[in-house]
Amino acid sequence: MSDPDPQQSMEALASPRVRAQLDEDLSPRRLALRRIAAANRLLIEDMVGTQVDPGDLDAVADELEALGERFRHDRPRSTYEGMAEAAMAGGAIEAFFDHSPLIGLANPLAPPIRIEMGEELVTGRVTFGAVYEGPPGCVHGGFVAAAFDEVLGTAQTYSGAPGMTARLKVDYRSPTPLHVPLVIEGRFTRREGRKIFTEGRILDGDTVTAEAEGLFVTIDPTKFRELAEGFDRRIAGDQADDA
Ligand SMILES: CCCCCCCCCC(=O)SCCNC(=O)CCNC(=O)[C@H](O)C(C)(C)COP(=O)(O)OP(=O)(O)OC[C@H]1O[C@@H](n2cnc3c(N)ncnc32)[C@H](O)[C@@H]1OP(=O)(O)O
Repeated sequence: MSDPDPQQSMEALASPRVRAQLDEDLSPRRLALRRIAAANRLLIEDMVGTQVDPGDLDAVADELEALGERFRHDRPRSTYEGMAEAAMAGGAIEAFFDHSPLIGLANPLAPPIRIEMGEELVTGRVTFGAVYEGPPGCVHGGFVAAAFDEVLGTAQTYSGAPGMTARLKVDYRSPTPLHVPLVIEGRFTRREGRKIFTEGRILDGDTVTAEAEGLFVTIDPTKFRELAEGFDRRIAGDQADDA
């Protein structure tokens, strides 16, 4: 594999994450999906520990089930559907990051983490709400790891030849609080052949709550296409089984 120009790869693979979070040049559909996700995110957050009268809860469930009917799919879907066509037509690749479970503004599961990219440092800013609670008042360790995967996954793009997460080591130093603005830092440290080494930390003010080391392995970009095609085949198989 020849060494790509790092700056070009940054532009092609990293900055879409940052651009995806800007509010510029959004189609009406993307704007509406972001509004829906924001409303959904707030609803899920407010539902935790709700004070709604127990006698009203069934009525609320009825309303939600009726709303859910409007979004029902006839089959499982991938947020990457149509990606190849959009890319070939010069479409905006950043639209796909709208659906990321960590940074996606159109994904209600995403906290979301806001990504900034400096010369050498990736900074993620996030406030985890009650839905991410593990220990009382603190972020579940699995979500701490997921946040590192996203931020270190962005930092590895500084290598110029990004890939997939092969290994993620997390040291939980002190409980990571909910409802507090946190800073997640990620750095690319070195590259050895296809192996890309990164490290990061989570800060609550001056307190380091967690540290991580991530190993990424450069992959051929066609691997993403193979993954998408494998998904399509699986779904087609499931549909044939249902028929
Ligand atoms: C366009 C939008 C894209 C958005 C993408 C967002 C991604 C966000 C980040 C993720 O969440 S990725 C999802 C989680 N990761 C995975 O699902 C990856 C699953 N694993 C794999 O697919 C393969 O194992 C992998 C591509 C990582 C590596 O397989 P390969 O067959 O390409 O490599 P190989 O096994 O030959 O290993 C290459 C080198 O890495 C080393 N290596 C691989 N896995 C390792 C490991 N786990 N620990 C330590 N070293 C490891 C391996 O020893 C070897 O070292 P050497 O070159 O020194 O011989």
